[in-house]
Amino acid sequence: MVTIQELEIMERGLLAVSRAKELGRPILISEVHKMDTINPLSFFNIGKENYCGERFFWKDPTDETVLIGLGIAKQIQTDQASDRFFHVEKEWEKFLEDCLIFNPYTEIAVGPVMFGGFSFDPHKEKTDLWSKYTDSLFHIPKYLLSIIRGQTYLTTNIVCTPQEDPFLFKTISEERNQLLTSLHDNERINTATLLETREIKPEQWKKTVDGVVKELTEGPLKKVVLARELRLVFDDQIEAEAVLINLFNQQHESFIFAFESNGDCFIGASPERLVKKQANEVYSTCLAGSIPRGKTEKEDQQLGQLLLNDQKNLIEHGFVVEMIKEALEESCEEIILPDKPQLMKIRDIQHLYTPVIGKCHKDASLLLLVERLHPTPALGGLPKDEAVVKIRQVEELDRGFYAAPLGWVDYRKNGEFAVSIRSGLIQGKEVSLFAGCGVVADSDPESEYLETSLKFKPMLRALGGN
Ligand SMILES: C=C(O[C@H]1C=CC=C(C(=O)O)[C@@H]1O)C(=O)O
Ligand SMILES: [Mg+2]
Repeated sequence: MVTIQELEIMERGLLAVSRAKELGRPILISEVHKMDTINPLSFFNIGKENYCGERFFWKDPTDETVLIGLGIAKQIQTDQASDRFFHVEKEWEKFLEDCLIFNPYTEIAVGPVMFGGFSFDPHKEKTDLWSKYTDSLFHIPKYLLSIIRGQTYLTTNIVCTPQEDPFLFKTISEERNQLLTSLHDNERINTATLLETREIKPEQWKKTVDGVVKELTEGPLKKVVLARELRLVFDDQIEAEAVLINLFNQQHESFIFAFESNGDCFIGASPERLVKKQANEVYSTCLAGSIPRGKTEKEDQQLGQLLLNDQKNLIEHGFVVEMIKEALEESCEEIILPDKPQLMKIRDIQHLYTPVIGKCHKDASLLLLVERLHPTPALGGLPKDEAVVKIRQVEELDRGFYAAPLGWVDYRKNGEFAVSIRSGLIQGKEVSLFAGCGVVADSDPESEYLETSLKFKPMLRALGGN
């Protein structure tokens, strides 16, 4: 097991204290070490003792970027609704000002990285459900494990005040080595048993869908995504680690994420990228239109063909393509996308899928892209603002972070956000699951209801309730 030299961090620490004194304010010191292979789930698990409630986990579908954060060196948060993307960006830039970064590597997502996200709609009336999350919430972790294309890096972030006792750096060095030496293979984690599944007002939800369908035929609204909730009660505390391991093993084609805040844990396996930026390249995904997987290979192919030729689903998908293309054209000089959707097949469902690639300036703001894209008509509707207002009015659910941008940004302006669907909020012995569907003029409430039931499946299975 690799341990990290104490001397290095002590010397760097002294440098940081003197810089903080000079500037008369706290500064960030961040150092990166290359490590032997570390199991990402084990790293998340060892944080349980000291950093429970202050962890995050992220894996993209290609396994190129796996990030685990333990502890909070700095939190960026706001309940301010207007300009929240800009506000977070400014706070992040301010935090990075005059920082000391010891990072000899050029890889993305190592060194200072913030992880977090935004609520779906900051103007929606709040309920208790999401009381542990503010409308914009990002953590810069104390320890960040980054596994980038199979190479492992450990970043240590410390906020150093002018009065800092240099002894702190010795303590951190000891704690870090302690963390690394206590890594072991995943031990058995207790899984709680599902006692009760409560569907939240399904009949009323169908009536709401019906009402919206009627409005869509009259215009100007073209599409509205409506979501609903399933509340599950277990016999014991639900361990985020156990759910995470299951999602990791069961949903390989998806983004796997967990984001703890104040004792709750928002967790899921989303197939949908909102936007990724790497240097001057931008990637987004149009994902909308759904059909079940077949029981046999033949049936699966038939269902796929049905979806590819189904007018209702093609229209539902087309609105997303139209909007994402427009939003990216504002920021990119060049965008490329196929003229027909393909199929994305994941464990329980298949979707219509159109990937979009663009070129932007390498210093363009990822959060500005997020602002322009959120919510796409796969989560909100079309036209965007009118659809969000409609959802605010008619939807019973407090979406919180569901269907919203969740992801990371590094100090070199790279980053990626997924749309946090196929997700749930763990609260002690209970979990809320969320699922929505694109309602268009041709929608049938019963079919949309069944489609949302299908979208609960990945989380239900991971919780042992399937
Ligand atoms: C809103 C969700 O899915 C979206 C993404 C893919 C397909 C969708 C659909 O066909 O309705 C939804 O727009 C959800 O899973 O909660
Ligand atoms: Mg749909």
